[in-house]
Amino acid sequence: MLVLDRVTLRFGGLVALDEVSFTVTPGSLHALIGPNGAGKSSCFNVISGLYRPTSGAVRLGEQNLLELRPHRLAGLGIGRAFQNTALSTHSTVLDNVLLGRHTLTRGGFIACSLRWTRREEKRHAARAREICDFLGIGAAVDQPLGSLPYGVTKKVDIARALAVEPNLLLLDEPAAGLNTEETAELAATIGQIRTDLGIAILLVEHDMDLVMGIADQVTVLDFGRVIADGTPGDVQTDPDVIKAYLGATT
Ligand SMILES: Nc1ncnc2c1ncn2[C@@H]1O[C@H](COP(=O)(O)OP(=O)(O)OP(=O)(O)O)[C@@H](O)[C@H]1O
Repeated sequence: MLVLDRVTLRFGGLVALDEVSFTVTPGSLHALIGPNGAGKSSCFNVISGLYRPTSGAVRLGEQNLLELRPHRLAGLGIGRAFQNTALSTHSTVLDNVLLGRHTLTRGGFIACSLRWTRREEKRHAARAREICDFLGIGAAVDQPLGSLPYGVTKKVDIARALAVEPNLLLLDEPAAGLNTEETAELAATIGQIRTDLGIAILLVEHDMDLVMGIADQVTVLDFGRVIADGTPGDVQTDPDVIKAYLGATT
């Protein structure tokens, strides 16, 4: 269970998050949505440990995440995929996914990238291939990442996050930059991760339509505050949500 408890984040005089509270229950697909500048990325960065909130708490089970350094999250069973993928374009898909495995086994790949035995290497590579197969990018595992379409690289980023064998997967606007067809495919894949792997997912997304078909629970932010929290059906008809989204497009 991931719990945000009255999280406030200020940048000078600007309040990016204002007493934000919500709970992601185990195994659920929880979407965090809101118009531009609502505070979604700020919230993702607080949970990932990149920003320290001004006040409030973030807990995973009994663990206070704010006491941990970001690279320790993998050890707690949290996988993260970022909006701007931090992947190596010269390396193959497999090598990129294996970086996630290194984080899992030794808490940081730089200190230990040479320390896997041959047998370990084989085992991790087999698991990385399995994850890629599951995400539908199995045919591309030996290709250099730079030669592949953007939609595939997005999935590689998710594969790398899954390679830490997480209980909770954090996805920051995974559909950003994808076309309609790629977005629909990605939405189906994300739904499948939740259903087939039983992993809880926090999906930070600008596009309301993407999350409505797949999310169990939706939290809506506007100007740093939670304006609605409920099932997709609930929030879709909420007058404050409609106003926030309409206001953003006019
Ligand atoms: N590092 C920062 N320094 C100062 N202000 C920031 C910083 N990061 C975000 N903000 C501000 O905090 C507010 C929330 O921004 P945030 O990026 O979290 O929103 P968002 O919902 O993710 O928006 P988008 O959908 O456009 O990515 C905005 O007013 C933004 O300008």
